[in-house]
Amino acid sequence: METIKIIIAGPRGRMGSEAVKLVENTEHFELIAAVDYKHDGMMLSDLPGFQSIIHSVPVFSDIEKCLQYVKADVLIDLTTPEVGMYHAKTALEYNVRPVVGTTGFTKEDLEELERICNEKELGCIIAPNFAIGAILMMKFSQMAAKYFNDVEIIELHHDQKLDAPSGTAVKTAEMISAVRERKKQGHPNEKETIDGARGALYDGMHIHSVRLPGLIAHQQVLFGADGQTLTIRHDSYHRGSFMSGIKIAVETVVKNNRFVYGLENILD
Ligand SMILES: NC(=O)C1=CN([C@@H]2O[C@H](COP(=O)(O)OP(=O)(O)OC[C@H]3O[C@@H](n4cnc5c(N)ncnc54)[C@H](O)[C@@H]3O)[C@@H](O)[C@H]2O)C=CC1
Ligand SMILES: O=C(O)C1=N[C@H](C(=O)O)C[C@H](O)C1
Repeated sequence: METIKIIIAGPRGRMGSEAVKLVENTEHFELIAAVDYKHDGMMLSDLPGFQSIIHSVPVFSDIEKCLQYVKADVLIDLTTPEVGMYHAKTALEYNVRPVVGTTGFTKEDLEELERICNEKELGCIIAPNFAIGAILMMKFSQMAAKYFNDVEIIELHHDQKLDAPSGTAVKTAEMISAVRERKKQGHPNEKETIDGARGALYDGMHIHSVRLPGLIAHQQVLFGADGQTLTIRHDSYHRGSFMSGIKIAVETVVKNNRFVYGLENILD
């Protein structure tokens, strides 16, 4: 297998630091640079937590400078939505394929990236969740939604998460919405006595976001019908759960010339 040359943006983050380990430990992956808003000009092995990495690489604060300096195949972005969007667009400009785990992109952001990918005929994968179990949870929920059109999504995350609802909850709602018979749920006259009590509303479905220390990433999708409920739940207990999905995405994006939103679209 040919070596895939990779840049990681956000290497010091909770996800980015796991991704550095993944790349280091995968024979046909090679980390060639890191993008961090701090530490420009340093080597990754000079930063706390990275002293033991085998192959040290330069750190850049500016993605464009990084892309001019190194010849990469893939950019893995695990940062914040605004930064991730800028990184993905800049990578595509330099013919580098983005694998983006960052969540919080708008519909317009996704449309813009798709348009650039089509123009450039370059692959790009945006994956709101890299955990295979979470992908199955979304697919099972989509299957269930054909038979149950009353559904509520509860996502639960650590309290350092910036975006709400989670990217996974939004993707789940979109997938359900594609097959679910249109319905505005709950009593037609229901009224919130405290704002937000019924959660966010997506196409008639409610999404509830829980943030607590101790949690990592969890979601349950609850379906209800006469005399029965069905609960589909996924739990990520540590961030290693996302790494096999990142590996698949990197291996796939180098062979792809299209825009992909959601890992379910590349898994057999
Ligand atoms: N797709 C998936 O399976 C998963 C996605 N995520 C998403 O990944 C993103 C990162 O999550 P965490 O690692 O938990 O967050 P984090 O806050 O631990 O890490 C974000 C990192 O981005 C870096 N950063 C910020 N601005 C930057 C810039 N201009 N250039 C380079 N780096 C910059 C920060 O220094 C920080 O280290 C979030 O959007 C989160 O929702 C998180 C877990 C799984
Ligand atoms: O921020 C996180 O932690 C996670 N973010 C992603 C999301 O928004 O769905 C994926 C996973 O839930 C963890």
